Amino acid sequence: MARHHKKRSERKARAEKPVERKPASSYAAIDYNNANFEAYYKAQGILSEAEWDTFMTSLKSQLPTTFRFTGSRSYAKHLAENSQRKFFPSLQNIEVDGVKIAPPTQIPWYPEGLAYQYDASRTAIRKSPALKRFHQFLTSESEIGNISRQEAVSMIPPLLLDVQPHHHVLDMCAAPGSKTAQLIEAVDATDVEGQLPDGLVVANDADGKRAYMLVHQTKRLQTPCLLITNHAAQMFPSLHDPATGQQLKFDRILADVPCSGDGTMRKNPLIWRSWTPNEGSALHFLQLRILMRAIALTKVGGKLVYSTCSMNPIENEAVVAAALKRCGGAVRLVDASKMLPELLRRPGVKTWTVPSYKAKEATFYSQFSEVPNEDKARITPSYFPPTDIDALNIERCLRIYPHLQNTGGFFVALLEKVAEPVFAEGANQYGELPEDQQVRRQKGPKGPHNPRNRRDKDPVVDTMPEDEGDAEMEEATSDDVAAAAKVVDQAAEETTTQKRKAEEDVDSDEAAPRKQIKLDSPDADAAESSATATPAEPATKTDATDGPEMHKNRKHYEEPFVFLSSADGEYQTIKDVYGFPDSFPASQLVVRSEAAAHRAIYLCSSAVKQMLLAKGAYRLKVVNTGVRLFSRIHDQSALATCTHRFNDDGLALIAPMLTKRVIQLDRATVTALLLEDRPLIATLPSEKVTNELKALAVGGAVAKFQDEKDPALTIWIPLWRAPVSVGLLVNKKERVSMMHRLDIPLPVEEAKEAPAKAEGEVEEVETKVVA
Ligand SMILES: C[S@@+](CC[C@H](N)C(=O)[O-])C[C@H]1O[C@@H](n2cnc3c(N)ncnc32)[C@H](O)[C@@H]1O
Repeated sequence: MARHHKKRSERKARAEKPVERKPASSYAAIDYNNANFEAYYKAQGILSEAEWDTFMTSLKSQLPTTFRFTGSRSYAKHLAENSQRKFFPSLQNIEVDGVKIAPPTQIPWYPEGLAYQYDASRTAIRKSPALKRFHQFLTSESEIGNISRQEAVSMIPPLLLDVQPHHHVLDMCAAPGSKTAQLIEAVDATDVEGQLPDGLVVANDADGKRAYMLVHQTKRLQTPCLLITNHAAQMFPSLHDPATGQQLKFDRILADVPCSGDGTMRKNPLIWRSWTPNEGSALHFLQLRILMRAIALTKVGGKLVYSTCSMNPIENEAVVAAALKRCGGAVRLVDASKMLPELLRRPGVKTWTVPSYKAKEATFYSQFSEVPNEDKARITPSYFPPTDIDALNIERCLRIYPHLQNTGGFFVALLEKVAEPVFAEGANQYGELPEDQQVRRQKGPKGPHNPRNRRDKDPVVDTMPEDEGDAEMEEATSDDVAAAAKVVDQAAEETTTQKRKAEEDVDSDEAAPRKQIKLDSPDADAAESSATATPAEPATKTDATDGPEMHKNRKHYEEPFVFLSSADGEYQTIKDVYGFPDSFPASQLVVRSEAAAHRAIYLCSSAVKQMLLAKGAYRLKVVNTGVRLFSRIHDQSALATCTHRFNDDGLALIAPMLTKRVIQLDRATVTALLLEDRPLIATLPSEKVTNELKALAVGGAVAKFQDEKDPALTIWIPLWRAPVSVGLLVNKKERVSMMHRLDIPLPVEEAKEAPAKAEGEVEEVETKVVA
């Protein structure tokens, strides 16, 4: 027993000990040479001889830190101005060990000057108090979602998609979610108090763990428009409107596909050691299937982006060209030359060669007829530039190279769907003819050149000199490369007959494209809906028809999502106690269990609701949706008032509609509540607030603070009115952020460096009942 205790205490001590970082020198210790890489890209002619050396030097240098201000437009601007005023003056003339550290500079092409770049090593941050303070500010604001630390190039795809608040958007390969966050911000951009956002962002990822990571990453954005799913993107299910039978398609789709990631070498330097041309080649087939599925799910007139963080034409132009060819004019590349004009880019390439899979042999094929039989199992005609490539406007693709603007490498293609594609006779749902299909398991060569063999044995470890806190916000890291390797397996598996059959079953209504087009025709809609239509009005719990479609698949994930009836007893109490208007869309409230007592109540947008109640929704593997509005109260003394209190997550959305239990705070009182955990009601600086609180029954309430000098600065905070004291129901990070915003000096202990949190570790909201 004693031994057991000792072990436990040792474990505890170990857990409390700060995680030791790899020394900064580990970045320098990497060998930044890979003869295969240089030979391959020189052979592809992606850059002129004249700029080759500059390109290579840049690729071997450390990537600067980049971040952007997030949230609704006025809020983001407010925070950006506040930070510039507070921090930037102290960052102007910093010198560490004789090296000048430049202050943060705006990323020139990012709209409204809301994105920045700065280049300070970890040593510099450690040694300079001003840099350290700024870095702490970045970390804490990132954790609560006011700032996103994101690679500059990763910000490009959502910007090109031009997402509007009414759009329905699908992010097919979304984890860890940096681009999803931008898409949510664009959809949830309604900056009008009391107006609920109505759009949809479906964030999907094939990797279950990474899909759950999306929940954590997006929680800070507090949106009712998000639905997180877990599907292989190439098999994302088709859903139909139960009333009309029409397929639900998306206005915008992002296919930021798994890739070899060689554009991220500055951030993930171990790729220098592992890179082979096979990695990109092995992913082409899957990438093309994902893009073809994206096209199928886009509305006519809608747009989609195909992007990778790779520079390899086989993962990029070859995929786009093959998709364009299969769609025969129904999809076109958009001329993005006038978009983000200050972004330096190079056009898509029109020629490339395809490497043999044979290890150690630098054999390149320039056309499919040269491919020997043993490589035909893995190399299909789509790997090669089509003979009529000039007709495809491939130059409209954007290639971003590290040396152009001190970024990572990236590839983006903006596409528009102008009609439903009609595939060639005999093609499958991806537009593949038999010769386009890989014919057997991709075993690849023996040895470490093959990512299938290397996976897990040689995991790419992120040794970048970044904070642990940063790692979770960074996209496409080593995990992505590992995930990509995993996907090679998946791509290989898909070639088996059984898997192919499964794919066709998933979308039996789209097994043949001609059939799909028929289904989309008005006649087919009528036939389909008359046969299978279910009531358009959402199922509600008390109606006892709570979304049969969305429950068939419930074994997959969370507890079932059940839409509340407006007659629900608990909702009626909440409505009366807090004074909700009759116009409040109670039918968009959802709970996660069929029990009569709701632990938490969430709000989702009408578009999310439409997806969840669509015909075929039982196929959706839903990981998460909605924003939490109310949490159940456990304090007996408060239960007489109401069963639920407000949650901070979704409060700002609905607070402007409330007519009861809202307390307007002045600056002195909000300061007192932020500085002191639970002051006595009788000791608050404002007599008016004291009297209003005394008049309230014990329980949840809402505090509103509007700055007289700056009316754009309105803060809503959930409040707990206890018998004699009062407290804010927010966690420490949010409290500190509010103090930053309101220019309230932090108490000494708050200002001390907080240890970076491990991934997934979220601070619990303080819900202690106060005496
Ligand atoms: C390049 S990362 C995406 C980065 C992400 N868009 C972002 O901005 O944070 C590729 C992602 O694709 C996922 N993935 C791999 N194969 C997939 C597939 N067949 N379908 C959907 N997602 C897949 C991986 O788990 C990985 O999270």
